[in-house]
Amino acid sequence: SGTSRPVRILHHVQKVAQYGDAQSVLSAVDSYCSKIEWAMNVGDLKGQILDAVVLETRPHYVLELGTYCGYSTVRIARLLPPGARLFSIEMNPQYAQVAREIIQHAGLDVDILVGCTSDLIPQLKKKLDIEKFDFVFIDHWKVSYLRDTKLLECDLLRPGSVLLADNVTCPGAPDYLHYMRTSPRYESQYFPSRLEYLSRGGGGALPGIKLLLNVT
Ligand SMILES: COCc1ccccc1-c1cc(O)c2[nH]cnc(=O)c2c1
Ligand SMILES: [Mg+2]
Repeated sequence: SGTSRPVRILHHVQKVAQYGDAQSVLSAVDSYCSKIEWAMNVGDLKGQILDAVVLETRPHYVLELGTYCGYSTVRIARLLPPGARLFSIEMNPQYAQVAREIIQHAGLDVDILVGCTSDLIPQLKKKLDIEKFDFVFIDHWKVSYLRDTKLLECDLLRPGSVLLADNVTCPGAPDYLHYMRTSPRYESQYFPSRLEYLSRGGGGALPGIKLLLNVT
């Protein structure tokens, strides 16, 4: 197929979702990825956990590491009050472009920064006139979770800042999990869930990955 999976998701959203309606964009992505082809969006099950944490935190400045198609970006932005700012970092330019169009279709305003988190995080303070992030959603390369968290600790977090990370057990970020569970700087909470788009009937299989599900 000539198009990429993110582009196929974008085309589906543009075809079936109501312009300016964030919920219809989320539903379009979820139905496509549960019925047609799996994709690594946080999905609706884990998305409900994300929603609850955002609503409880009521953040003004939000950072997302790993935009992909912008599904979780839309999920977060739709719950923020006017005036709040959401920045999302994506290193793959094709993903970033798809995300911009999906976020635009949802009628939301987000700053997508294209580049590697380890390069961009140290520049954020200078680049954006913001003090600290109130909420960070971590959903990019599992091997980068801990390194990037330590970069954030330099001067972008404050007492009470909330970090929420996807996939800490599947595929897994064991060094990050251990650090958050043992560091005196953090109170950690684990939300057991299931990998996105698995509890479905028919539909395509995971992208060439034989998955041994350790459902907790
Ligand atoms: C490309 O692997 C896809 C896959 C295959 C099997 C199990 C998990 C995942 C997976 C699930 C996710 O939510 C993810 N979120 C962000 N960056 C990821 O690389 C990622 C990977
Ligand atoms: Mg994920």
